[in-house]
Amino acid sequence: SHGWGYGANNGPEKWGEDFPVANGPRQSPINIVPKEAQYDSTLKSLKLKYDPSNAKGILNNGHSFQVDYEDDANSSILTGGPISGTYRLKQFHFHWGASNDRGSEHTVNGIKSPCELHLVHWNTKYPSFGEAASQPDGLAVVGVFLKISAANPRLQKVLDAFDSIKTKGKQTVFANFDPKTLLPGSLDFWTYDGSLTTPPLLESVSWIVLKEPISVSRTQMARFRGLLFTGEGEAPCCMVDNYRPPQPLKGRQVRASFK
Ligand SMILES: CCN[C@H]1CN(CCOCC)S(=O)(=O)c2sc(S(N)(=O)=O)cc21
Ligand SMILES: [Zn+2]
Repeated sequence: SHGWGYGANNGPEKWGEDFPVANGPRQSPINIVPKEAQYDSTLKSLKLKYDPSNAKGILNNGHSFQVDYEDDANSSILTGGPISGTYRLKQFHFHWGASNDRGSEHTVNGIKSPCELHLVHWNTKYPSFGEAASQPDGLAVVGVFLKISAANPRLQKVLDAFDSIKTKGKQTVFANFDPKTLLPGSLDFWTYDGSLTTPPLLESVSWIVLKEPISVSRTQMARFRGLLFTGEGEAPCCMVDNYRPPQPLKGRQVRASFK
């Protein structure tokens, strides 16, 4: 059987066939309408404490690429914001388009960004990531929009690893990287209850989407598009448009940490 992907035959419109939760009540991403978001003064400020030495490796998983972190201690953690307790960083990855007019998963007033960064954290009240991933309060993902501007030097180390992970399944060591360097100056955020944006689409994510984007240049975006969905020796298929479109809000409230 063909696995899920982003093509005409296995893309987001087909995921519900194998993953019926695709049509559930708290699916992600969503379109964020700032004027309809409710300012919540009880939201705490986001606290991200990352240890660069926890970085392990960078992997082309055939859907995106991800940088994986050691998560067997509370050394790279997310606290505050809408969540209670301590969530550990597991990995970060991106979604992007074939051209700069699309690529992000969340949209703001219907506007797509060319790329979106996701930092995935799991709730340490559960014994493992896998256990947390199936719980309604199991995961917290910080989303950051990338917009076309000057080249972002903070992306350089990630881009320089692409030659080693061009095809599906390839991975290489990726040591000493602080994901905090990928965050914008302001940690103002929107937050809502949602899901993984890829199969298994589990409804276990507290989404924390930062209002301020970080920059990426056209040239840097072109390098993302040089990665392949396909494995070595297969007919090459460029890794582009690996984003799920916005899903129905179904009555959910989006809260804002800022006025
Ligand atoms: C390509 C597979 N992507 C998945 C892989 N993981 C889920 C694995 O669940 C197994 C129990 S994950 O928790 O790392 C994760 S987070 C996001 S997203 N785009 O919503 O931030 C997608 C995914
Ligand atoms: Zn993602």
